[in-house]
Amino acid sequence: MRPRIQPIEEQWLEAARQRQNRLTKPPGSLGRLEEVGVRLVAMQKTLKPRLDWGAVVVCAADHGIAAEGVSAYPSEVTRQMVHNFLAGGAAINQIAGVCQAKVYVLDVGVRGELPEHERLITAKRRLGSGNIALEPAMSRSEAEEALEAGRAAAQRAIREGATILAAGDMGIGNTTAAAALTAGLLGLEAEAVTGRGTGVDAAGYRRKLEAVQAALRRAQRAMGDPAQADPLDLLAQLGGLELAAIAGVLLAGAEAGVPLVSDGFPVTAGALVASRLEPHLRGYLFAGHRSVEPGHTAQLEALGLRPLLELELRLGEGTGAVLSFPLLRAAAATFSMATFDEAGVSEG
Ligand SMILES: Cc1cc2ncn([C@H]3O[C@H](COP(=O)(O)O)[C@@H](O)[C@H]3O)c2cc1C
Ligand SMILES: O=C(O)c1cccnc1
Repeated sequence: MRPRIQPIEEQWLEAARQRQNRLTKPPGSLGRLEEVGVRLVAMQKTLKPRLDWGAVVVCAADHGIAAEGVSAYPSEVTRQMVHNFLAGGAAINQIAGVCQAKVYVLDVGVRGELPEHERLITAKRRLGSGNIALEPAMSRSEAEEALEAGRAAAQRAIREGATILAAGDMGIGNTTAAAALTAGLLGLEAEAVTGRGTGVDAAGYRRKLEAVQAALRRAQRAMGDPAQADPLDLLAQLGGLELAAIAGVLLAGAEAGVPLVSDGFPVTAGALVASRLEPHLRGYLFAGHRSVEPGHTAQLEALGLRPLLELELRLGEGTGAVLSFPLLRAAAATFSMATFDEAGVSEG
C-alpha cells in the first residue's frame, strides 16, 4: 500500500512564527530551537505543541556482505546485541532511559534464535540479506514485506503512546550496504560514502571499498543507472532488510503526523529511501545528529537537514536520534512561554 502523508501546511508555520515573535525573548534568541518549534506547531496543528514519551524502533537483520570481511566484528554480534537490547544492556537502553523513550526491537532477518520478549517484534522473512557484491540483497517482495513490518512496528509504538519516533539499526555489515545504497541513490562514488563503520583496519577498509564498488557495478548491470531506479528496486538490490524496515518506520510515523528523528548512517540511508518514496516525509523529519561516517553528511545534505547534535558518535542503534528527543521537547515547550503582553514585559 502506498503511504499517505499530509504535507506540512504553510499557514501553520506562519501562525507559529507570529506567535513566536510575541514571546518574551528577543526575536531569534532561541536560535535553531525556534525553527524546530515552528515545525512542531505545524505537525501538531496547535500553538501549544507538546511532546511526551518517545519511541525508537531498532530494526535488526544480518547481511550476506559481512562474509567479505567488511566489518571489525563477526556476524553473530547482530543476534548477541539484540539479546543485549532485550536485556537492557546496550547504549540505546541507557540513553533511552534518560531521554524518555521506549525501545522496540524489530527482527526482520537476524540469524539464530531469540528469546520471546514483549517489545521484540518478529517479522523474519529470510535469515539475512544476500551478499550484495554477488547477488541482490533480497527480492522486491521481501523488500516490501520488510518495509511493511517497519510500518506496523511504528504504528504499534504510536498506538502505545509515542509522540516522537526514531528508527535505530543493528546489523553487522550494514554500513557497507548503507554505503552502496547511498551511493546508488545519490549518484556518488563509493569513496565518498564508505567509512570505517565499527572500526575496520586499512585492509578491511580496502575490502569494504571493493565490496561497495562491486555491488554498485552489479546493480548497474541489473537495473541501469541506480540513481534513476525505483527506490524499492534499489533497496532490493543494495539494501539490507533492516534498512527497508527503517524506511517503513519513518513512513508510518509521517503518515500519523508524528515528528521523526533520524540517526546515523544506516538509518539515514533508510530515510533517503523513504523520502524518495514519499517526498512529504521530509516535512516531519529532524536530523538527530551528525555521525562520524563520511557519507552521513552527503545524506543529510540530500535531505536538506541540519543535525541537532554533533557528538562524534558512530554507533547507530538510534542513539544519536534519541539523544535529541529532549531538545525537541524543549523546542515545543517554548511555545508555552508568556507573551510580552501577558507578562507585562516591555517590547524593544
Ligand atoms: C558491539 C556492537 C554494538 C553495536 N551497536 C550498533 N552497532 C553498529 O555497528 C554495525 C555496523 O558497522 P559495520 O558495518 O562495521 O559492521 C551495525 O550493527 C550498527 O548498528 C554495533 C556494533 C558492535 C560491534
Ligand atoms: O553512523 C552510524 O550510525 C554508525 C556508524 C558506524 C557503525 N554503525 C552505525
